[in-house]
This record gives sequence, C-alpha cells and structure tokens, in this order.
Amino acid sequence: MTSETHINPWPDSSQRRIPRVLSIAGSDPSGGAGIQADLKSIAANGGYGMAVITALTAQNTQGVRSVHVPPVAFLQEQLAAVAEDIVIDAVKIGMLGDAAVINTVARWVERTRPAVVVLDPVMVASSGDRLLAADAEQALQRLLRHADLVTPNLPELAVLLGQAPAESWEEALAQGKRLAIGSDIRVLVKGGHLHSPDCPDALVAPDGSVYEIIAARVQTRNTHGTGCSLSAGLATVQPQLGDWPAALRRVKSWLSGALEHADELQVGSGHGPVHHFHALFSTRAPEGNEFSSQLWLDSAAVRTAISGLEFIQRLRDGSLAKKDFAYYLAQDALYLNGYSRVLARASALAPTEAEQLFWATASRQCLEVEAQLHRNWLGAQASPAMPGPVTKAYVDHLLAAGSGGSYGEVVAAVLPCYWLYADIGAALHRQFLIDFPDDDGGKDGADGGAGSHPYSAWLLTYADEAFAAAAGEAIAITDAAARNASPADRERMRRAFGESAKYELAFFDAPRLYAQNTHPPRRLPER
Ligand SMILES: Nc1ncnc2c1ncn2[C@@H]1O[C@H](COP(=O)(O)OP(=O)(O)OP(=O)(O)O)[C@@H](O)[C@H]1O
Ligand SMILES: Cc1ncc(COP(=O)(O)O)c(N)n1
Repeated sequence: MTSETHINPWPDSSQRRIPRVLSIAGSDPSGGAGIQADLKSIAANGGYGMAVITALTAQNTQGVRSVHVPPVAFLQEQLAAVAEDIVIDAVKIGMLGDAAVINTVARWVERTRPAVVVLDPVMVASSGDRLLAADAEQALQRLLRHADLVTPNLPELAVLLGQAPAESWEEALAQGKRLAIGSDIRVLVKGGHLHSPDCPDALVAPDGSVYEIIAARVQTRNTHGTGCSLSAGLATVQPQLGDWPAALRRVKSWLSGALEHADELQVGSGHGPVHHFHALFSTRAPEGNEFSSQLWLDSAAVRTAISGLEFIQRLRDGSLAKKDFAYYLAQDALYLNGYSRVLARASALAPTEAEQLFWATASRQCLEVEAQLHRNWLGAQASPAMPGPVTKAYVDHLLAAGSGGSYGEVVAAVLPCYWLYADIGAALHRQFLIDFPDDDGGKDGADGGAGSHPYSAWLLTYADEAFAAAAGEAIAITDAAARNASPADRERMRRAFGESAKYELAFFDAPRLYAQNTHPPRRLPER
C-alpha cells in the first residue's frame, strides 16, 4: 500500500472528531516548543498527535545551545513509516533546520498531499538563536505553495518578503497581504512581537481579504513555544470545524488561557512554556453555585432561541395550530417515559439518601404525568404515537448518560428539562396573565371553546410552584455533584447539560417540523 492511499481520506465538507495530526518539527528537550509543544497542543485541542523529528536541539528556557540535524534518509524513513500505516488528517510543519530537510519534506508533501497543511516557518527562536540555516530561507519558498496556512511571526514574515520587519500592526497586515496575494496562499499574521497592549492576529486569504481577531496581551515572560502551539492547534481544529476563522477563534482563546496559566508551571528561569492543559488541570472546585451559574451562562443562546421559536410565540398568543400542540403533547408523554428511567438511574447513583429520594420521587411523578397525558388525551388516539426524531435523539442522549455516565453527568443531563422548562414556563405564564387578564383557562380554554386563549389551561399549569421548587433542588444537587467531581468530569457534566439544552430547543421546535394532521387533544392535560 502506498502512502498516497492514506492521505485526504474524506471529502472537504466532512468533519473529523479526533483528527490524526502529524507534526514535522524539531525537538525541544525542555518541552516548551517544537514537537513537545505540538503534541501537547494537539492533545489539548482534541486531536491525536504524531511526530516526525527533523532536528534535535539542545535548548532550555534560556536559549538554544546546539542543533543536530539527522540524515535526511532517516527523516524519509520516519515519514514513510507513519504515512504508510496511519491516515493523516492534518500536518503541521515547524522547525526544518536546513535546505536538505526542507526539500525532503517538500517532496513528501508534494507526493502525499495531506488534506490540511499548516506551515510555521520557524527561523529564529524567541531567544534569538537561529533554527534555520541562513542559506535555507530561499528553499522555504518551495514549501509555501503547498501550505493551506502559513503562520510566520513578524521577523519571519519580513524574511519571506525580503523586507524589514513590520513595526506596526498596519505594516504587518500590509506585508501579510503582499505575501498572501503574491504567493497565492493563506497567511496568519501574528501580533505577538508588537509592542502593543493587545495581541491581534489576522487571517489573510489569497485574495487579500482579512479576518482579524484581537486578544488581550497576557503579562507573562513565559511565552516560549506560543507560535508552535498555535500552529499545531490550528492544524488540529481546522479538520474538526472545517473553517479557518472558526478554528482561529477557538485556538486563540485556548492559547490565551494557556498563557494566563503559564506562570503556574514554574519551568526554568528564562522564557518558560505555556500551560497547554490549563483547562484539564484547573482544579479549583466550585464553592457555591458557580457551576450552575456557568451552565446558565453557557445556555444563554439556547434560551434566547427557545423564546424566539414560532411554537413558543404561538403558544403564547394562542395561534398555535392544534396539530402542533397535539404532536408536542404526544411526544412529551413518550419523552417522560424515558426521562423517568434516567431519573431512576440518578436515584440509584445518588450519594445521599435525600438525593436518592428526590430522584426516585421525580421518576415516579414523571410516570404519573405521562399517565395523565394518556388519560386526558392520548387515549383518544387511534394508534399509539411513535417517538419523533428529536424525542428519540433526546431520550437516547439521556439514556446514554444514564448508562455510562457518572452521577454528575446524569444529573447535569437531566437538569435542562427542569430548569429550561421552568424558565420558559414562568415567562409564558407571566406574559399570559398580562395579555389575557380575564382568561381563567381551566373552565373555558381547554377545548378552544369560549375562552379567548385556547391553551389557557395549559399555560396556567406553568405556575406550578412545586415544579419550580423541584427545579431549584435539582440545580443545588448539580452544584453539589460538581463540587465533588474531577475537572474532567465537570467538563463532561457541562457537555451533558449543553447537549440536553440543545435538545430542549429542538423539542419545542419539533412540532413545526414533524407534526402531521392528527386528532386535536380531547381536553387539556395537567403537567
Ligand atoms: N503575551 C501574549 N499574550 C497573548 N497572546 C500572545 C502573547 N504573546 C504571543 N501571543 C500570541 O501567541 C501567538 C504566537 O505569536 P507570536 O507572534 O509570538 O509568534 P511566534 O514568534 O512564532 O511565537 P514563539 O516564537 O513565541 O513560539 C499569536 O496568536 C500571538 O498573538
Ligand atoms: C525545536 C524548536 N522549534 C521551534 C522553536 C521556536 O519557538 P520559540 O520561538 O518560542 O523559541 C524552538 N525554540 N525550538
């Protein structure tokens, strides 16, 4: 099998969850730059990292003592060994050392044509030591045209253009455009070397268009390997998102965090490394309700989207089609059945008897509400309703959390159904009382008869104080679980909550997409 067989394995539009990323770069034994930084950056950004070593350096945080470039025949062997066995989703190229190495890598890239190539044209270390032979700068031009993205710092940008280094961001952008248009490549202009209060970066496309992003400059001397880490991170995130600006936003925000936590590492007495795994090691557990506050902030966009849904707007003003409401109720009953099982699982995992009882009661109440839905309306259906695609996916997600997840994950996964539902319910109820002050709902609204609002009885159920109290308790339990969870488990809790929140949104929107003409509800159920 040739190496070519393994490259570019999927169409441009598809995205890769765990991209396999190859760094072709030099070794920094102090661990802050080169392949060591690349592997950490790739892992921290969700990829699987591999490394083909172009050169060995003897360096630390104070500077580079010497450089050893192994024979290129051995470089070729490394490249072949990896490519002939492993699908490579993206390549990051860093330190190359000399012209022979550049030409070897260029030939390999020309032959194998990896799907994503990020070239960090490393020439001089931040310590001022040369990492590329002076006579090799010309050879780099050959590699440029094979790169999807080139990430020079300001001195490197100047060398690639044969000009003096830019001294302002405007000059840097002008140089970036010159390189991008002149060489028909995408260039990332980096502002790390500017003497400015912030650190702007800009993606310049081959047509000269610019996408700029600005981050605050972190006050730290520990910036060793930022360029390596940024380029390896971009090579990792681009296959996941398929979009350069989005990849830059994600990686730049991660890098800012890595710089902010760099001083915690206490590595060396010179320019130390950045903290690639700051998110994993941020060990301080939340003390009060910080975790749920964060979840609430995280879900702001979803909550706004729910309030803006046609289903919610029409439920509010009473213009919702009966078939949509009927679909919603039928799916709610099916959902509650699955939800009840997951609540029972939370009860089984609960660390205290009080929490065990809370979830067990909730699980039982779910079945009672489901039975009410059947009694009041679903019994009139000729055939049993099938779960729609959203109901199925949402319940599957909850069951998956219930079967493999920790207690924290389970409670975080079930929380949006309490919290987001109570939130939207309270808002609808408030608005209903303002818009329809005379509607008593229970008597005349249920069958769309005499009342001015056909769903008044349903909207009045949103005032249920017991449900609001249960939501409050579920939030407190989630905070307690987060306090006892590891950082990695907390991250999984956040993800589980976020997924469920998105399903809440999809659930309210599902009637618009999937409701068929079915019998209208016989009378309105209570939740
Ligand atoms: N102190 C800082 N605070 C915030 N961001 C920074 C800081 N220093 C560098 N950066 C960012 O780090 C990335 C690398 O920038 P830089 O221009 O320093 O490249 P580089 O010289 O190739 O990196 P290095 O040689 O340090 O590995 C850019 O996104 C830049 O904006
Ligand atoms: C092996 C290797 N590759 C790249 C760099 C550049 O990183 P920095 O500019 O932060 O020194 C380095 N110092 N060593």
